[in-house]
Amino acid sequence: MMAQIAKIPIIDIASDTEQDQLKVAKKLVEAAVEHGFIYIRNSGKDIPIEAVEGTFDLSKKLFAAPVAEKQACTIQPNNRGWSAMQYETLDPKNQRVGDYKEAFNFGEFIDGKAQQPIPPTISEHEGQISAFRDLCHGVCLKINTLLGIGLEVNPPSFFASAHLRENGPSGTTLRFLYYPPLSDLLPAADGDGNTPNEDDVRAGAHSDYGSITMLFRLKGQAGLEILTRQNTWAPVPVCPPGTESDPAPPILVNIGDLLSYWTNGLLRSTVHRVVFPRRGERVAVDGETSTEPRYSIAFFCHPVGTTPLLPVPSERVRNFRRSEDGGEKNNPYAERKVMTADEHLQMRLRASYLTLYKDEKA
Ligand SMILES: O=C(O)CCC(=O)C(=O)O
Ligand SMILES: [Fe+2]
Repeated sequence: MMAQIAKIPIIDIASDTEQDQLKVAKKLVEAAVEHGFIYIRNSGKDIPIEAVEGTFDLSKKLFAAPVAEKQACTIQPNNRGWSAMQYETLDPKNQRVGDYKEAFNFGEFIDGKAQQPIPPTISEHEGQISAFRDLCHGVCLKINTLLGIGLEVNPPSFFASAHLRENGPSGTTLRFLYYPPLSDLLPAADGDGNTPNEDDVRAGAHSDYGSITMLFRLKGQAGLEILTRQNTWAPVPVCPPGTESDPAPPILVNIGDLLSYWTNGLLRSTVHRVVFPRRGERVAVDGETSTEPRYSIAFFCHPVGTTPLLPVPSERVRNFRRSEDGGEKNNPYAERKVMTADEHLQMRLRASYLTLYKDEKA
């Protein structure tokens, strides 16, 4: 059966008139409520196309670096560094083995300098990575501002202010991701035992841990799926109809758990995953394949770590009854006791890195 492609609204946030801003803000909120995923058109105005391309080039270089270089930057309990193939398990309840991916997390930079070890292969470019992170941060503030306006939060700058760097450190992370092709994982002559089977995934089903995520993908590289309200998996095309002639694929933005907490579950933190091509199945999206290596870049926005996750001052949020929506099934975390943004992040990281925190006290 042909899987239904996800119907995700496409929004252009580049306009600067105030009237348009309110309209865009309302559209953004509706998309966040209905889908939890939004395509943000990328005309190159907010994030230059060359900046995206240059960052993908660095990502490819980084993952191709000698493994000893990456190992020397192994991920630490502060969530920075290199996560090796199958080290992370995003859906531990349902996965037999870890995610078939490698990842590299960049925390904050100070004056263009990383505050963590960087593989020598790319270290001369750390200023470029820092600049890309700043560009993403700018868009993150813009989207959070629009969400505050659209939800009529009092004051509307509520979400954006919570993300200002001058207000304190946060879990914000720029992440490079690499998913090897299936052909690299087929049994070696001596059988190394880590060949994926039919149910294994490139990234297990999960919702994101922060406020919003901005995802950059490359044309032609399939694999991302979202769980729809009908509980079916729907592929998310890199270039949805209408954006084919844009200079770059749209930035895929999704609502994470924190905005769901902040809004009583009104904004939807949608579950998603990355899959291998299924044997014998036709391509889900025209022009896309998942047999090749796949690269993506995610920018996970987190508010200042001490931010309490309480419903925000907004009439619409106050009036929202989660039970009417069934939203709690989609995001079980929105139900728990009040915690801070940092406590929430720690809880999620401990669940998906099965060994990283084993020597630390809970
Ligand atoms: O690589 C992708 O397309 C999605 C990755 C993802 O969902 C994540 O890292 O949270
Ligand atoms: Fe994700």
